[in-house]
Amino acid sequence: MKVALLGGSFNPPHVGHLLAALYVHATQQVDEVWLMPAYQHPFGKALAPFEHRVRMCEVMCEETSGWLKTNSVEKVLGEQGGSGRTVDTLSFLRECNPTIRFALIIGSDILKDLPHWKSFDRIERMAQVLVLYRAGYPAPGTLGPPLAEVSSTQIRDLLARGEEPTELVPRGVLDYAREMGLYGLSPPVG
Ligand SMILES: Nc1ncnc2c1ncn2[C@@H]1O[C@H](COP(=O)(O)OP(=O)(O)OP(=O)(O)O)[C@@H](O)[C@H]1O
Ligand SMILES: O=C(O)c1ccc[n+]([C@@H]2O[C@H](COP(=O)([O-])O)[C@@H](O)[C@H]2O)c1
Repeated sequence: MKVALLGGSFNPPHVGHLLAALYVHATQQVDEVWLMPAYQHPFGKALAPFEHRVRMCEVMCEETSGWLKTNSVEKVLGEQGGSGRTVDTLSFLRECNPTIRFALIIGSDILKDLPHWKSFDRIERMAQVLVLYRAGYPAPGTLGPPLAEVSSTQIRDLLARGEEPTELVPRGVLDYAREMGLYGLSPPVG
């Protein structure tokens, strides 16, 4: 079995993540895609509570026939003192799942950060790295057409202005965020 990992903040998950996962599942030799929410971001990005981001990812996975899954491994490693580095997550996943071959999905916006990642060369030895063309971030060697121009930052900004990004976030995810009062949303009354 081959699994493509899509690590991220997912703060919140959006249609760009969903389309990225779908694109890889539809065009690459990949049986499953696993969303891997960061427990602590290696670069210290502020994040909504882990359990809420996991739940929103799980809700987004319900949009598929079962090939998209959410994996909480970064919490396990974070609680053992890990710093959320992908090379450590990947090594651990390979140890726990010796029969699975892993690929790693990243959007082309990440390319500029790779020199600051821990041991990216080791990641490349352990997994096929699939760099998707994120709209607005053209780069040589990316896979496929530009994907959705949407980001979690844009969604948080819209929500902060009182606008509901119904076209950018799966319906179930937005409902969950509203119910939990995340990102300044008001829970339904009654
Ligand atoms: N619209 C998109 N198209 C292609 N790849 C994407 C898209 N949105 C996110 N990704 C990729 O998904 C992974 C996780 O992204 P992340 O959860 O940080 O979302 P984000 O929208 O970039 O968040 P933020 O705006 O908070 O930085 C990264 O590899 C990122 O490049
Ligand atoms: O391994 C690293 O050094 C490293 C540094 C920065 C980010 N990452 C991972 O890259 C993924 C996407 O991060 P981001 O910033 O787009 O949310 C997420 O899984 C992070 O844990 C990994």
